[in-house]
Amino acid sequence: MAQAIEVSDLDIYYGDFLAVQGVSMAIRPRSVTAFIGPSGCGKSTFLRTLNRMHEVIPGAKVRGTVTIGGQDIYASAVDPVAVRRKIGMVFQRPNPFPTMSIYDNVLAGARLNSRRLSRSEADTIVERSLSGANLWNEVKDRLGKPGMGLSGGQQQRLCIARAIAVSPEVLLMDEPCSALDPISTSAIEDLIHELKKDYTIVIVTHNMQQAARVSDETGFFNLKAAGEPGHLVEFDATEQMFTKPSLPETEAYISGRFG
Ligand SMILES: Nc1ncnc2c1ncn2[C@@H]1O[C@H](COP(=O)(O)OP(=O)(O)OP(=O)(O)O)[C@@H](O)[C@H]1O
Repeated sequence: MAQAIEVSDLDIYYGDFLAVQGVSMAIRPRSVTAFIGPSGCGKSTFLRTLNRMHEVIPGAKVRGTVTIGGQDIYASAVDPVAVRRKIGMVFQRPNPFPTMSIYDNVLAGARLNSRRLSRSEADTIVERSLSGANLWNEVKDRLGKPGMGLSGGQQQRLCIARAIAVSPEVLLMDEPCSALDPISTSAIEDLIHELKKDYTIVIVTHNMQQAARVSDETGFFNLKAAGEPGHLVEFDATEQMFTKPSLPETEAYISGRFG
């Protein structure tokens, strides 16, 4: 079930290096939120704190709170592995498991999460997830073939199918289209639009037109100066951000005057 995300005064560290400072925001369930900003301002770092992937890096830590569906995901009793399983993530480069078939790729996460699936349960999840990722018709006759045999755009949709196969509460996407051609990009953007009926989606993108096309809300991150931590400058409805942002700093970035 799609869940709301609340972030309160989050500081994000790599060892002693404060990479991102003081982020607070509220993300609505069943919406698409885009993060934009210049390279190095911490968009990807912040995204990875929303499913505790950040802590996979030795010495990495956060201060502040992140709640998903009202639950503090950093509470001491919470297992980070369980958080990562509930919150799907799609990366810049499609990363199907190279030795697995299309069918097994879709089920990879679902098999980790549940007791042994029966063949009919597995078939149902595979068809539902591939249909949800708009890939079913293209692959239904070759489910036993390797996932790596698909085109780049199809592989990325396969990775989205794998992410939604576990019925995640939130779907995080880190520049999911940056390795794709315009037609595949458009297919993924259409898919994001469809998926927000069921999921809370957060996407990092370098492409401001893409943020404007796919998102309901946009967060603009920036650095005060080189070596300073990144911070959230402005967070608002996407239409507002791209037509009448509140701050001159956002206006300058959106209109291409810097960044
Ligand atoms: N594994 C890491 N170890 C140490 N510092 C890191 C690590 N990953 C990122 N950083 C630093 O954290 C800061 C934010 O980086 P991040 O990649 O989150 O920015 P970004 O806005 O996503 O950039 P880009 O748009 O180029 O992907 C940068 O100063 C970066 O050098």
